[in-house]
Amino acid sequence: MAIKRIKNIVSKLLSDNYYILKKLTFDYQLTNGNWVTQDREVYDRGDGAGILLYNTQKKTIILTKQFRMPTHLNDNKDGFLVEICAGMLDKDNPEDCIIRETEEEVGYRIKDVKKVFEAYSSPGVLTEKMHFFIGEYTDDMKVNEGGGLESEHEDIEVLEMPFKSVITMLNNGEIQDTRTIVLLQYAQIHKLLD
Ligand SMILES: Nc1nc2c(ncn2[C@@H]2O[C@H](COP(=O)(O)OP(=O)(O)O[C@H]3O[C@H](CO)[C@@H](O)[C@H](O)[C@@H]3O)[C@@H](O)[C@H]2O)c(=O)[nH]1
Ligand SMILES: [Mg+2]
Repeated sequence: MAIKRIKNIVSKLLSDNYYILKKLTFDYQLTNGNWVTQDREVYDRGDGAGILLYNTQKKTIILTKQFRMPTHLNDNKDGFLVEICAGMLDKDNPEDCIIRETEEEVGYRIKDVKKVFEAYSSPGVLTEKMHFFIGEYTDDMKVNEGGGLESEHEDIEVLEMPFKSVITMLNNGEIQDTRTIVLLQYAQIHKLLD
């Protein structure tokens, strides 16, 4: 059995304004055997799901472009980011979530998705685990223009682009969202659009 290296965990709520920010104070045993007390702030917004939507006939993929305030505060001048279609689980299972988000954000009603991996988004600060999918789309699956939920003031531009052009953007450093980079590289490694 693994030896427990944390004890005396105390959780203090710092904010529950929209999502939940806590400060965790706990005793941690260092590798050298000594115990120290550590503080870590942890932000809990639930888990998420994202998908790379690809069309094997047209050799295109669908991405989104939207304003992301945190990036605007850190180097991204206009604040707009090109990303995969993604959303928060909102109590759905990951598969239902990503099928719902695909219809809301980019306007395609897809049925078959394939889970390729799950991973922690930012393990030093977020509890969030992200569920990654790929899914094929065709033109006849289009049911609306996408754009996101008006009730939440989502304002999502839908980009359908040749896979090759997106890879050029990736190589030029124009794709700056980790989840998007990971799935584009998955598509390259597994030759989804060769
Ligand atoms: N009022 C308010 N609304 C918020 C806040 N944060 C988010 N929202 C609303 O909640 C919506 C969340 O939309 P989703 O599509 O479900 O999530 P997402 O923002 O695209 O999140 C995806 O990407 C994130 C990474 O940037 C992931 O963290 C997340 O898991 C998911 O994959 C936003 O459009 C916005 O309307 C907030 O602090 N206040
Ligand atoms: Mg989203």
